[in-house]
Amino acid sequence: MTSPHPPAGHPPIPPRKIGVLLTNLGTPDAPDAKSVKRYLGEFLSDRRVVEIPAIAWQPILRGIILNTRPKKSAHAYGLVWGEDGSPLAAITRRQSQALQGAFGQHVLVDYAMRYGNPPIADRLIAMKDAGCERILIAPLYPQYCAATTATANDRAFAALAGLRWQPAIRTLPPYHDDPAYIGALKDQVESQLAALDFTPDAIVASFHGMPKRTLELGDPYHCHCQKTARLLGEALAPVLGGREVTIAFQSRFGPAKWLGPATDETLAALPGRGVRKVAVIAPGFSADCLETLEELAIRGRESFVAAGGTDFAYLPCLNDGAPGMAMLRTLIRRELLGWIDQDM
Ligand SMILES: C=CC1=C(C)c2cc3[nH]c(cc4nc(cc5[nH]c(cc1n2)c(C)c5CCC(=O)O)C(CCC(=O)O)=C4C)c(C)c3C=C
Ligand SMILES: [Fe+2]
Ligand SMILES: [Fe+2]
Repeated sequence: MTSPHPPAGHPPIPPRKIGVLLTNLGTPDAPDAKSVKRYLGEFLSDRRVVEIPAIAWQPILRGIILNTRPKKSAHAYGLVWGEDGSPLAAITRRQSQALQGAFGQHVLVDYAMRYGNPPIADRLIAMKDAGCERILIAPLYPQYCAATTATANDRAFAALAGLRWQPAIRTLPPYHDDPAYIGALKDQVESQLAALDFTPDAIVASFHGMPKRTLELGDPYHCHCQKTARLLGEALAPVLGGREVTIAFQSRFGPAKWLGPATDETLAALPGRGVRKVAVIAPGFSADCLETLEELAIRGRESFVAAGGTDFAYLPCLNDGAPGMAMLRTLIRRELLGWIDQDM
């Protein structure tokens, strides 16, 4: 006679599942100075983000930055905050919801943030508790950077350190040159350009900046951004007809030298070079956020127009639109091979 499974007194066994955890940067819970202070305190204390010894950096952060920046940043967040909250959080949530169901009922999709809510540790443990024995962690950064990809993965692995029974883990590699990503950007930018009521003289591809020192230390981020911009320029060549995709780096922070050219300086210089109509894209951001909606679409426009530009368009990120979601399905399906059937 066989014994009942599980035997009496055994902890409950949930059905076996596969998890996909999308991770992104994170955002304040509300567009007020207190919430922004809490968020920036966590974000800017990350040694992967600010690579200055804590003994030197923390007094500057706690004594100066967290007493001045939150009020200014909260105002900026207020300009882009939607009915469903911070754009970054709302869009990442929608991406996760749209993916749920794409890989069959045994695949659970969720999302988490490196800073703020929902925390990576909570969602990862929740996935394990729901029966996920295999989990794909998918940092939604096309270009690898230690300050983004690595710190998100670090946080996930730190959470696993506390588990007796760990799930098997895979992580999504950077996809800066993946044909699925370049193709999605091409399709989206082509249709965005076709919908404009002017023809831009130039396309500026703005990526988040990093301290120049990180390139010298071996971070591939700068090279990944350059390759994305080159491949996208080549893919768009038939519609651009000789006009180039110009690369620039935004969001400089602090006094150190950052990757250049700077987006704000590029936009202010273009009209002087005869470029009066511009379209700006942000291919490194998988979701629109403060850095795109306020820094590019509002302040970028102001700099360009103040310098004599006549027409400015900010073209939104892939977000949860059809090309971006098709790309995410392709990338994730590939990483799940061997865990799910190929035809799922
Ligand atoms: C040393 C400071 C910073 C580094 C390095 C950095 C790298 C980096 N950031 C992103 C993506 C995003 N950053 C966002 C906001 C943001 N970034 C910094 C500073 C650094 N970023 C600050 C202080 C802020 C907060 C806003 C402000 O006060 O200016 C966001 C938007 C978040 C949101 O809530 O909408 C994103 C996304 C990348 C990709 C990156 C390195 C490659
Ligand atoms: Fe940033
Ligand atoms: Fe910014």
